[in-house]
Amino acid sequence: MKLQVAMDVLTVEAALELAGKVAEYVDIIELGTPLVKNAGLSAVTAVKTAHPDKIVFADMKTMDAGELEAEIAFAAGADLVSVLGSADDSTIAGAVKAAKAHNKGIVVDLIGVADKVTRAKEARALGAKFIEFHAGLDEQAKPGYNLNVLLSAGEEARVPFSVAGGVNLSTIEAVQRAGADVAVVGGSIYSADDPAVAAKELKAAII
Ligand SMILES: O=C(CO)[C@H](O)[C@H](O)COP(=O)(O)O
Repeated sequence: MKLQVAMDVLTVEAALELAGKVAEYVDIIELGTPLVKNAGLSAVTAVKTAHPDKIVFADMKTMDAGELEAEIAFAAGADLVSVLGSADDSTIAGAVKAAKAHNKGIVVDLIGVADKVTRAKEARALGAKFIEFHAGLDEQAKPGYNLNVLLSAGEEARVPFSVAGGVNLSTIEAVQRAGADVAVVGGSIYSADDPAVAAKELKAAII
């Protein structure tokens, strides 16, 4: 299982600083949606230039204009770009077309999708490289939030998948047991007292 750090910071400087601390322990470096919105796609270029050996994920969360939005992110240096599972099939297909042109990949993010198992299979058939079973920051803050719901859905869908939703040191083993290909970790790394130590411990917990 790969480890993906989600950098939900707001500036290129903060992203480069965080990536510099954790890169040796992670496989995928994600530029979070707030970062891409605040700093623009030049942030993707800066991180890919600093870490050319890492898989760089632009969390575009594209909802429309799939081919165009994926194209500009790949052109900026992204290796993976996210499209929302709630988007129209044509949006996902357009993004996949751009990915194929660049020999890169699209990740379909199931945030907010009610029937995640069905949509995961559909998105995979449309050409997504893998599917992100995701509960966003707002959903995580709601009472009763339970990561296990995501893990069960991921297991059931039988597609290549990642899991994002407050994954931490105490849950990463369960993510792996569920068969995830990628564990996505944001807050548990970037909010840690020492992000490098947090990333190192998470990596060590992966068998
Ligand atoms: O995409 C996101 C929010 O929409 C986050 O980056 C993702 O949820 C991972 O962060 P955390 O581990 O803090 O949940």
